[in-house]
Amino acid sequence: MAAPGTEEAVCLISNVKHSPMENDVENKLNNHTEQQHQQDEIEDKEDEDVSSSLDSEISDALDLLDSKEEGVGYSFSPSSRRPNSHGGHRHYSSTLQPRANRNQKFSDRIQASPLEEWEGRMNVGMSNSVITAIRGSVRESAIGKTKTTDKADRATAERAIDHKTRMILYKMLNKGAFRDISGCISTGKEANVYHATQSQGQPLAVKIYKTSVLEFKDRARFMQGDFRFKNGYCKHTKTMVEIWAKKERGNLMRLKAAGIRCPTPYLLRLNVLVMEFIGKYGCAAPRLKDAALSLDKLREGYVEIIIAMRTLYQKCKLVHGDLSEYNILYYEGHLYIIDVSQAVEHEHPHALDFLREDCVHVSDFFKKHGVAVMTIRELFDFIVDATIADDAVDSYLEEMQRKILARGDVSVEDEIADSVFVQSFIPKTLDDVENAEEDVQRITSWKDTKDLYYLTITGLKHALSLTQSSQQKTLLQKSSATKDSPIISDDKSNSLEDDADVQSDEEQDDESDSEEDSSSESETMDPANTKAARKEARKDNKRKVKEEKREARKTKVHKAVKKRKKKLAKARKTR
Ligand SMILES: Nc1ncnc2c1ncn2[C@@H]1O[C@H](COP(=O)(O)OP(=O)(O)OP(=O)(O)O)[C@@H](O)[C@H]1O
Ligand SMILES: [Mg+2]
Repeated sequence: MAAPGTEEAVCLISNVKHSPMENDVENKLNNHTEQQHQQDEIEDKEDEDVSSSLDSEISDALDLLDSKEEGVGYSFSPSSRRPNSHGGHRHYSSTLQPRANRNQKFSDRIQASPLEEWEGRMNVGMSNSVITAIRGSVRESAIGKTKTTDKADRATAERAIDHKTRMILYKMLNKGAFRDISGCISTGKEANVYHATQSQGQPLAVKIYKTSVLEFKDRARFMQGDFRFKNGYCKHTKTMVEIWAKKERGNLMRLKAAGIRCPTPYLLRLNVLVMEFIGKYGCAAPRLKDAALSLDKLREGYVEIIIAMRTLYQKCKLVHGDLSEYNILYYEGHLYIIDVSQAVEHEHPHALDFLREDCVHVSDFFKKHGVAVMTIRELFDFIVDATIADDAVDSYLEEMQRKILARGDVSVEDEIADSVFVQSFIPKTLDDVENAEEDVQRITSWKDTKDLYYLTITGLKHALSLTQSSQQKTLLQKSSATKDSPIISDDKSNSLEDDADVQSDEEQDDESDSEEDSSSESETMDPANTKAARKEARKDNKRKVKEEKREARKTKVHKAVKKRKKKLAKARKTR
């Protein structure tokens, strides 16, 4: 039974065009989330029903068949009982019937039409493992081989098509969700994806999550900490898989609502997700990895995907968590994000780690193919910087492009800085900052703040650059009033980090040269600032000395040990 509201939700999503983000995206997102919650609740209930009892699934299917058979021989009413395998109408409580019999009865009934239908379709050229699995199962159960207690029945063909999944596929087929499944697109590590066709001929992608135990072992790290699973989640693999499929549907809806290119989800039943097929003439779009794009196309693709990553973070409040050339499809000149089942909310404790991994994978791919890319840190900052307005994204990227071209190949220092960044802890809120006071001191004295990774994500960078530019303005006003030369050069107002760079260079000069030699510095800096900087440099020096001493203490041999050694040496001599 299709979940009430599914069609409406899907209609709503499919109306969202791949246009640039509009202002009402947030509203749409909210509406979607609400709708999704309602729909989820309804489906939850239904899913619970189905998962708790395969019998109800079977009954549904039987009901469907019964209603189909109405015109053929006998009448059916909800209260009437179905003929059992011996024929004739019997009034019995289905719960009292032995399990094996019930299944066999069901199989006998369902076998009649669907098997013929499947066989018929296979004659027109269908041959794949799904069909084989379904056909095999139906045949076996029809001749009474299948028992519910049989391990083989519970096991999964290609680790995806287990008995329950087959039932779902039956149901979808009978309901007309698709006309046939005409091929396997992929047998991935967590799901198999099949090509299906709707009755009107439109192609569909059917993703069937594998229910095997081993594959989902590492899934927990994506679930733990996601508020959507705050009430806990069942570690039973099948339930996990169902949650996973549901998560993918929900995440795809969010992406769609925000205008990110991705498959539109159409229908979800337990571990089976029916969605838009990305591809043409039965051929799935190639993965970015296999697309063999020209350098120009790759450049376009890079910009497209990093904007999508930013939208995903800023609008959908999600981090993909497995974004790479393997989970991006190239179709009609654009990149489509797929496989979002593991995508996590911002709130997830590891969201930033996952985001950083995504940045590394995306950057590595494009860099390997000759695209001049941002550093990981720059890309990360671009994605998380909430202060960049939507209409300023293009100019931000143009500016970044100029910067990349100006610096040429990534320097060794940048590479080292990136690898340090990749391994560092990123505080997400100021509560997570370890030495807040020390950091504040560094920030207020305009020292090098490059290693303060949280400046952008917390919005501090922007706030500080505003404060600084207002300070500069007043200084400029003062200097023009006294008709002095400008105190701070124009390009210093660009960003806090640039300032920090300049400042730290000056500090280094300050340390290496004598104080009198800093005449060039005094030309470009306010004396008050210089004084503060020198004070800070001195403090820094003290800190360094202290640290060195601390290090030396670590390797220091204790007095008592020394004494003992001396004594021993003496004793050896006297012997
Ligand atoms: N909507 C779709 N339209 C066309 N092809 C699709 C669609 N969804 C998935 N595919 C194809 O199926 C493959 C696997 O899909 P997906 O990544 O979602 O599953 P997976 O189990 O994570 O697989 P993998 O382990 O290979 O990543 C994709 O690489 C892609 O080629
Ligand atoms: Mg994948």
